[in-house]
Amino acid sequence: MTNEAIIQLKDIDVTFHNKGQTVEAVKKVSLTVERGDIYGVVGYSGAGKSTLVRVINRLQRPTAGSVEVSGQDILALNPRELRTARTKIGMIFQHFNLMASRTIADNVGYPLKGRLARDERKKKVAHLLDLVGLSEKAEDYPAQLSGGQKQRVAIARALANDPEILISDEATSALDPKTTSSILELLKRLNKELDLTVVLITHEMEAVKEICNKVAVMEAGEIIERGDLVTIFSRPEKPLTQDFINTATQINQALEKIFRQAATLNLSESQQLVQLQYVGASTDAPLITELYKRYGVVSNILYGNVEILQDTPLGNLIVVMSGEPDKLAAAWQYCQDAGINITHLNPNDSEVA
Ligand SMILES: Nc1ncnc2c1ncn2[C@@H]1O[C@H](COP(=O)(O)OP(=O)(O)OP(=O)(O)O)[C@@H](O)[C@H]1O
Repeated sequence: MTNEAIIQLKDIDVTFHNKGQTVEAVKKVSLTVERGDIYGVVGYSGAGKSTLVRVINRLQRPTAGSVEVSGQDILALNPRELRTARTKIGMIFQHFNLMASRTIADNVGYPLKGRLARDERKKKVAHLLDLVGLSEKAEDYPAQLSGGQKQRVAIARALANDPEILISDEATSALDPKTTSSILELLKRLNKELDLTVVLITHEMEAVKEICNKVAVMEAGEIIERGDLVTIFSRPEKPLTQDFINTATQINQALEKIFRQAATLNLSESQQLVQLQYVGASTDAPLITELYKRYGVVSNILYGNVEILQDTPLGNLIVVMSGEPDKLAAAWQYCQDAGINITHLNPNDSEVA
């Protein structure tokens, strides 16, 4: 993969003025997406994700800042140049936006009208439908398809002009988990096969976890944390990022149960409830053994989970560590020195649950 920047947003502000009210939807955001990235932008509703990505193809003109896409200054383009630039930036949305009265083939071929002769268009549509696995649905109408199939049609249509970039704005939010996975897998395949750069906006870190190589977390118009996926998942710095990750790795659900247990609510002074996060091949067993051998610290595992992110194992353990206070401190230091992210969990802290 090359490190060529394909999208460069610099110091973007987007401010809306509505009925005497001012909303700073995006505040001083800079973002670089490299060719071949699947870049996740995650945040809760209202964080400013949609507004930020709409700046990429100038569906939203920023109040301040600069936008460069594939080496072009998007803000300097005239309307004709902008139309051409936009054909290289496909978009898909939560509500597929298909034309109900046209067949699947006509929906997919619509962006090619006036660009390709009829025969060529037919060929191209057949190829696009094949790419998304819907060849046999060409003559059906949108109403005859499932949500997942409709999104595949929308993806095929977004690819009609051979874009370099695909922006996915909550494209899987209306789909069930299994269908979501199959759409995400399709995006990943298109990323590889077509060298398609993907910007994936979502409020679900699960989606990011499945296919993204990089992620930015947005809150109140700002990117509060960003980085490559494995680093962010193993060493999140902001509580919001940790919270998204804990939901994606099912740890929040586990914590809810753990926090209700009497044993964790009544820890003695020689006990600590901690979360350990670690990357790579190091497994839990040697660590636990090591803590006992070196410091006599006993670790009782309450929950364990290993995820494979970008071919890298990422472990998560919730344990009660027991030992003399100075030994616990030494064990804590040992974990940190070994590159393990160790966090103290407080059962009385309702925020985590
Ligand atoms: N055209 C507009 N006029 C006024 N305010 C707007 C406009 N578009 C967005 N906003 C406001 O900007 C803020 C960010 O909205 P945005 O849609 O970008 O967030 P989001 O993170 O994508 O959330 P969601 O997933 O709910 O769309 C919100 O407070 C929203 O109300």
